[in-house]
Amino acid sequence: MAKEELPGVLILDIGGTQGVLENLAALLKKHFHLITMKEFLENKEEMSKKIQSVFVFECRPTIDRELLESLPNLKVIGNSGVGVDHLDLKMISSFGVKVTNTPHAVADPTADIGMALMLASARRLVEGCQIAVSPDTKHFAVDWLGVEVTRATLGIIGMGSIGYKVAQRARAFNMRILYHNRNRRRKEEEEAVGAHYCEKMEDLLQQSDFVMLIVNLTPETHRLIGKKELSLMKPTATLINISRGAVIDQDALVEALQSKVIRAAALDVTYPEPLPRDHPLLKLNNVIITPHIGTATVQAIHMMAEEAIANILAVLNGQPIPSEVFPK
Ligand SMILES: O=CC(=O)O
Repeated sequence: MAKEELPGVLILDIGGTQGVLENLAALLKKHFHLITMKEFLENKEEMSKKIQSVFVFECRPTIDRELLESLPNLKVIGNSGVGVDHLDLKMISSFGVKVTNTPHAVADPTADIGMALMLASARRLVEGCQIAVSPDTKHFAVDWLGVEVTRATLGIIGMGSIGYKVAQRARAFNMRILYHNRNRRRKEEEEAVGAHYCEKMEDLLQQSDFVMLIVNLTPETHRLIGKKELSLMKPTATLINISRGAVIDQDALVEALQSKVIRAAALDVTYPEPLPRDHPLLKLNNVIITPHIGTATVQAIHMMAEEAIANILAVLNGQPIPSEVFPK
């Protein structure tokens, strides 16, 4: 089919390296007439009519009312990534536009990052790397001992598909697994990974050596972990966040880490991202921070794009939509 006859997809400016952009663009071009933001802005009148869908890469760009008003034929926003807290779902829905996400593609790589952060923080990997590259200092490993993940208790807050993948991995480390979730998992699912349900989050916080946050960011989970919750954790415990920064009260976390209310934190997400260079979290040696890389793998980028494309095509073809997200 000629490019002009394919449904138009607007790809927002996603930054990144040219190679990634080219790969994504090649995938999208198989199904769509791809219109970049630059092309759209240069020829708004003609392009705006063609655009039936917008492809959003992860949570970088947001979609505002002005953009929606300029796209009269828009039917769907295909978010590549699972979290949609950067999108105003109610406002988008008021334009009759659907939103979709990619829960399947993100689950394994994000669970891997959760495990990587837990292990790295437990064994003080970042400090170890820094010591290894500063050969003029004398260091003895006994001066900076880590803690073991094996047989420790892991508390998972948010047992969706990523949480469940974390539990599967943690089982291989003989971890005792607790979880807290809005809805309890089926008995067979709990048994398959040996996970115990904690109806009260407080119980999980008190018992866990590692607490991992894997909830969506919603008004209910905003600042879910604050001073009170941190004070319930063991002084030897580590907090890992692979959900969204705003799930934690960051000021309370800084205080808890400075005064050793908890042992350490390992964060793939913060607010803002990135943190300003003078942020107190960057000055603490009991924190490791990665720059929101839960899905930053060659495979995940590709799979997320394919999942997003399948969602968009389903909307445009009037077929059942694999992963639609609804405003609350
Ligand atoms: O943060 C990543 C995602 O929401 O998929």
